[in-house]
Amino acid sequence: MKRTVGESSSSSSSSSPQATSSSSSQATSSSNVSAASAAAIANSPIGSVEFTTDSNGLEKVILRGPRRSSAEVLLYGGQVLSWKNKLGEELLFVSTKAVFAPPKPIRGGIPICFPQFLNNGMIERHGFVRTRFWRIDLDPPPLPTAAPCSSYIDLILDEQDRWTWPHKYEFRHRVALGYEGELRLTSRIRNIRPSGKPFSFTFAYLPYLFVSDISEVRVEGVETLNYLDHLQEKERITEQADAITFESEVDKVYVLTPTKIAILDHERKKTIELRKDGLLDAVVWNPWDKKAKAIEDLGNQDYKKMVCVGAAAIENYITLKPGEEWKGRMELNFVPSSYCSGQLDPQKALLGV
Ligand SMILES: O=P(O)(O)OC[C@H]1O[C@H](O)[C@H](O)[C@@H](O)[C@@H]1O
Repeated sequence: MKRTVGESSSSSSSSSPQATSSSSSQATSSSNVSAASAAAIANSPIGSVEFTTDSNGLEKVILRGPRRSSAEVLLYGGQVLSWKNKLGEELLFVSTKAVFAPPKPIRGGIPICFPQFLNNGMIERHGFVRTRFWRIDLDPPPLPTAAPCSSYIDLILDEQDRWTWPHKYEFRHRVALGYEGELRLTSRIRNIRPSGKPFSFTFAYLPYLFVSDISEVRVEGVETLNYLDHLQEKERITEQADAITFESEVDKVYVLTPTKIAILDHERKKTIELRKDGLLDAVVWNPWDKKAKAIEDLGNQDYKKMVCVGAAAIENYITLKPGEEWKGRMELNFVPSSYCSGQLDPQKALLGV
């Protein structure tokens, strides 16, 4: 079975009318988007959404920013795989040995871990969402708090398979590109069994951020916090470093983190600012050289060019009673290199000052 974001998918490379009519404020007026009109949409002052199908029959969606901006987000089968800023620079990493053969998870972009993180549960590692087939959400309930954006797409996952996970859920996911090129992910999960038991889950966005040289990278905003060290059987440890740097394998889940975290890439003179809501924890991972060699779909040297820092809810399970909905949000923003440390004092960030 192929991975698709459309309810039906063609093997041609034309745009998907169905997807077009459902997914974007900019493209809704057209019932069928030819290559020419897709190009016209891409040039409009507001953003656009384009749909193509690759030679493997996997559907690609490209969210574009406003005219003259090169900001864009590429989704492959529903997973964000590429995010470019307004200068057209790539901010996400994809492994040089990534395998694009569903249901194998793609090593790169932004996989979603749900309803479990790693092997902390009864089902497959990191849960089933990263290997599933999203559909375009034709009728998403409004997202009243959503910030204005230049383009977006709504996806839904609601397959019930009692052997995999015996719960009735709806997972709605919006991917949006802001006017400044920021990438916003909003996930809404609902327990849709009218009378039944609550269910519990953990959740993580796992962005593979592209960096120029991992030894020149610093993560700010989690210093002095507690973390669960996955290299030491999840032992709870208090961070002593002023900022997180990388000199060996790191695999940590920081708990009760502030709403802002910064990833500074000195060599590339770039900072990614991560903002989050509804997700108290943060994953920080780099496999370093030995682990990288052991990971089949990761190139031996790839660890130098990536770091995973993502918003998560791992330490405490989220529980939904029938009818209840949970919402989590992560925004990634590219900020100028003048971004200076000290802005992310955890206390200030927690208090929102
Ligand atoms: O290899 P994967 O299943 O994709 O997991 C990749 C990584 O995900 C998270 O960052 C975990 O904390 C790591 O322990 C894990 O190695």
